[in-house]
Amino acid sequence: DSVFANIAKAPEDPILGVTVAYNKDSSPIKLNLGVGAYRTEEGKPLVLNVVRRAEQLLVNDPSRVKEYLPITGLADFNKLSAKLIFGADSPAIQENRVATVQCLSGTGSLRVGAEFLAKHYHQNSIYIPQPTWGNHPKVFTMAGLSPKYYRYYDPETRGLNFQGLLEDLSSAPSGAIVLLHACAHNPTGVDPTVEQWEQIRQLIRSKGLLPFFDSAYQGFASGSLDADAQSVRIFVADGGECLAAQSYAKNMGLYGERVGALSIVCRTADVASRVESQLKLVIRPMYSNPPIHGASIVATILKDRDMYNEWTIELKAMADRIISMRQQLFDALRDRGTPGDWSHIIKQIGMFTFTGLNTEQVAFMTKEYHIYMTSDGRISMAGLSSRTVPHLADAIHAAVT
Ligand SMILES: Cc1[nH+]cc(COP(=O)(O)O)c(CN[C@@H](CCC(=O)O)C(=O)O)c1O
Repeated sequence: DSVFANIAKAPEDPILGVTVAYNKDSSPIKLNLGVGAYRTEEGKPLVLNVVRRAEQLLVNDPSRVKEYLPITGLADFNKLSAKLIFGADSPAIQENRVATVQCLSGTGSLRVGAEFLAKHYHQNSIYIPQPTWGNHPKVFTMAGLSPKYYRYYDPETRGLNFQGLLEDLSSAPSGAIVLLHACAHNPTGVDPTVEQWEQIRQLIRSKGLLPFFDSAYQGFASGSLDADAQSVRIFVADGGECLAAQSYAKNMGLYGERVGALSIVCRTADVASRVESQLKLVIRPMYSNPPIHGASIVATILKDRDMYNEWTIELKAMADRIISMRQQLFDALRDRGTPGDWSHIIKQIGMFTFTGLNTEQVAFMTKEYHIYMTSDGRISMAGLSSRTVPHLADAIHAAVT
């Protein structure tokens, strides 16, 4: 019989598996609020106009070829990505202290960074928020790091457990790695305030912890690319080291192009160049070099003033639509007199609302109302439209009364 006869059937992914279940449902009123992917008011995926314009330029450019990229990826893309997150005036960039490599979107950037740290960094504990994106612990474990949790979300207040966060990071061993969501925390939608970020920075620097930022939603939380990068920039401004993983999946709608970058901010240009040389040894045996198309789209947009401005306008429109969905859902529950305090729906930011609904209530909403969402009660606001808000509000109302 087959050499794979005793392979066990693996469970579906807690997030991506929701779409699998949604696709199997034939109900005309089904609603997919699982995967964090933007949908328009008509419920359709969105390809940004500026992305289509960039693709047209690329297609019509006779000089474009399909040669291998270097192991580190498209050089223009790397420089422009570092500028986007650290700021055009970043001293770290001006002093050549940043090693940036193009990776396979956010996940690939996190994985390459984790593999690099497992091989070259003296500590393999990585402190991740409780809760966090479901794939984080798996990415870090597979890379050889050992995930630990730090308190982050307070179910009582549905806000940040700031004291718990400070206590857990204070008791972490000095030198431990700390994963930080740059903005729009997934799944809670709860971010530290500017003042709290400064306290986190002081604690991390005083204990010599190593910050590893995951920036998957820059521009999506507030609609401003600069505002959403402030947490990263206060760390870089103090001259210390940090890692930052970037994704263009959401803010440029390039989900399936798998476009991202890992940057490692070092103390000197010499260290940065040695770090980059070692990153190449991680990447080469993993996937050798990254895909050319998505990175070319991003570079085309970021290097052109008009296209960059058009992108910021489309990005703000996406962020604003999500914010209006928050208000409409909150109003719909208030109009129904749904029991409970639902103000967290309009306080939280980014793509997701952490509703506080438990697994039984989620299962009920899927069974009776064909609402698809992750079992931890997270809903992707981007999957909602004015047309479908009443259906979701009916489902939540029924689930809690
Ligand atoms: C915090 C975070 N970090 C990294 C990623 C990776 O994204 P990518 O650039 O595509 O590799 C995601 C996507 N998470 C949403 C998309 C689906 C997924 O889980 O993946 C989500 O949580 O729905 C995140 O939410």
